[in-house]
Amino acid sequence: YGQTSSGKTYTMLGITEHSMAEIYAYIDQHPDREFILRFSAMEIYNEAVRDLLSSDTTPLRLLDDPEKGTVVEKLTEETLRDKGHLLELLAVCEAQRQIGETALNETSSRSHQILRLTVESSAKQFLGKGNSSTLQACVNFVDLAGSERASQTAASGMRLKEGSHINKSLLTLGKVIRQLSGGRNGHIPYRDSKLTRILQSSLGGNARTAIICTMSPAHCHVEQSRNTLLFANCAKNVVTNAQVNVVMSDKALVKHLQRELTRLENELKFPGSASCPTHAEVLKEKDEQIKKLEEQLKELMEEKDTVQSELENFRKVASDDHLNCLKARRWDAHSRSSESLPRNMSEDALSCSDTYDLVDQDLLIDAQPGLFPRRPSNHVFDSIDECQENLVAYPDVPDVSEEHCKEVQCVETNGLRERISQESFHAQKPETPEKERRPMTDQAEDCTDEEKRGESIAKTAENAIELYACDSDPSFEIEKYNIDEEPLALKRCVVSSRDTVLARSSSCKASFMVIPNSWFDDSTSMNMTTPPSENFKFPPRRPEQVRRNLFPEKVASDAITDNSTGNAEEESAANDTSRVTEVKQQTEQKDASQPQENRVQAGTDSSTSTTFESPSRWPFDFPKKQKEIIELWHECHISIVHRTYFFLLFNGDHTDHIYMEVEHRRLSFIKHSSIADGEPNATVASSLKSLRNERDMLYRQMVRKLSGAEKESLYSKWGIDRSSKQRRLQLSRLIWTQTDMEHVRESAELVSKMVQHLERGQAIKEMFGLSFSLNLRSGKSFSWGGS
Ligand SMILES: Nc1ncnc2c1ncn2[C@@H]1O[C@H](COP(=O)(O)OP(=O)(O)OP(=O)(O)O)[C@@H](O)[C@H]1O
Repeated sequence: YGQTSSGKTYTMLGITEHSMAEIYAYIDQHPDREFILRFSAMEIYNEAVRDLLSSDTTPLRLLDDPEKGTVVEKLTEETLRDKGHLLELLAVCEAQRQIGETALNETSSRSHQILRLTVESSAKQFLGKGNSSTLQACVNFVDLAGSERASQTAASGMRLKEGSHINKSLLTLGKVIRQLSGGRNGHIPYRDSKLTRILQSSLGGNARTAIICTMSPAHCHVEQSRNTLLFANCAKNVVTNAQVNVVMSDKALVKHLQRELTRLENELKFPGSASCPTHAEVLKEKDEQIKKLEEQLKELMEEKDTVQSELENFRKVASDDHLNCLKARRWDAHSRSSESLPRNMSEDALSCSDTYDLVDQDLLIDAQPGLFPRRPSNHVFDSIDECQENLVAYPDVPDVSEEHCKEVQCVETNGLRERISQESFHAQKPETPEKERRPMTDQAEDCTDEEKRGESIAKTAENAIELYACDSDPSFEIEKYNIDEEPLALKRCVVSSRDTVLARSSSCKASFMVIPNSWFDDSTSMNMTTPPSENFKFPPRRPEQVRRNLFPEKVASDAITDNSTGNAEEESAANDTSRVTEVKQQTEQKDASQPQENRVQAGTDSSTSTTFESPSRWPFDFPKKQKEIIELWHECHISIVHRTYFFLLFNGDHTDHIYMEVEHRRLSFIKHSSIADGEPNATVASSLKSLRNERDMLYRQMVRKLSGAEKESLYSKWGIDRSSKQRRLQLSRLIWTQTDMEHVRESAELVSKMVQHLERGQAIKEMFGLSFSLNLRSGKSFSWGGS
């Protein structure tokens, strides 16, 4: 390898001749072996392979032989007779080779020349006996064309084309050598040139390879010399794997194959024979392991069955125990309440375990539909009869809207509590006068009938009112049996209401449960949402004034009954509950006599109009009702945060009617309860204290929530002298102290700035314990008693 005119041809001629001489010298030294020498010669000129021993210049094809590698098709191979024969052939090759004159070399080789000498040797003693083996090798003497620069060789035309091919093939050779020197990783581009393809086995296969690099000492060729040295440096790193090639004779090969066949047949015939003892041992060991594993598996399966059966027994026992426990609790609660209701009923009703029982009972009903036919969740359970009704199979009730289900679902817990208490009353008092029980049974029947008629907005509203009445009614229930226990009874009532709120919060996932009243002393507050039970003095029964407000017609009727029986209180208490039933009955009669579309307008003409305002009148009634509520807030010292909530949320929509009716009733109830004895009781004091705390909270909030300018503006608006001391405190003491609408509006606005959570929306309305999604169609009115 080297640049043009650096002496490659001159060198290779000498190498070839000397090698041949050495080979022949070796042959002469080994008379015991028979040598056969075959000679072939080719050149690669312009990427075409030519046979140098043939006058035919037709390019030869390269074939891929699986055993021999790349083979030049139809290449003449001469068997050398002697050394002189070789010299003749070398002369022929030299004459055939493409030589051209360039500026650098008069006899420049324009092709790559490969002289191949194949040597086969066999031991003479085995020749002709059929079992001889032959050693075979070949040696390639390669004289490369020299790399050249056109500028230096002044090549043009044919010479330039030759030089281009020469450089291209040398470049590929350089790539192959570089790749091989890198450890044979990746693709080696042997096939990119004829030269590398023919010399593939010599460069990276079963061969020993020597490369002679030639360089010109001329200073002008320093760059070429440098490239030659780089090539040589790479070539030094190429590692080949030379092996002795033994060629067996056919007879020797057959004999060898017969021996191998006999051995394999023996192995097949005697697999357990001594020829492969290790296999037998391994198989035996594996069999033992399989046997052990099968035994272990069997044991494990037995254990699993045992544990499973135990688990099932345990579950069964636990399930039975759970049922028994629930039943026991339920009946225990009944008996306890029945036995001790006059003294301790409310304590039990208030206990956490009671709630737990109820929850469990709900679960039990869910799990045992056959035992406790569950009523659809779209109804409010709030009376004794509904509990009884629940114990018989329900008829199919058409589903009421899902919204209603959500609304009422939470209230059911409260209803269940009521039912249990009521059941115990009946169990304890079988002699309860028929006139006290009868209306409630009627009510249950009415409810069932109404359910059968399906969804009804007015029904929902009515239930809401009933619910409220239920929350208020325990006083009357208690006084029928033990008038001395009213405080506890009210506690029960109050907690029922609170539970309702909690349950709703849980189901509706509302975030407003940090209601303002709980910010202060919850345990001493008498405020509407969570009034304390312990400090709440409660009158023996619902005040007559409240009843009059709620049911004026009935009160008038009761007055007549009072004169006749002399037992006005008991009668009116029973009639309080039956009043709703009467309204229903009246409504049903009206409903039956009117077409459906007329029913929608029935509220104006019904007796219910005395209790429930028609939505059509609501815009006119709202201000009056609002005013009354504001005055009641003031009189009852209701939480100013609650007032703010309520005032801002309920602003006259027809759906607000229910809330305002409930609020009005509650306030009336609280007002008359607190002064029932003719003078304010301790609860009033606690409410006032709670209000003071609330004002202190607002006083503190003003620092955080109001800027200096806002405060100054407020001082002037509220008539507080800017130079006076404790202006903030003065302002907090003025809020919600008047009942005129302007004052109320400004108070609500100011408090809403101080207090978070004042977001308008349906969810916040639920904090009042009732939320009815009246899915009214636009343009249609409805009647409270219409359904
Ligand atoms: N060692 C040497 N002693 C004397 N003369 C030499 C020697 N090497 C080369 N020459 C002469 O140099 C000239 C070029 O040599 P040669 O043709 O071998 O170069 P080359 O590398 O084969 O060139 P090209 O690549 O162009 O074929 C020839 O005339 C040759 O006789």
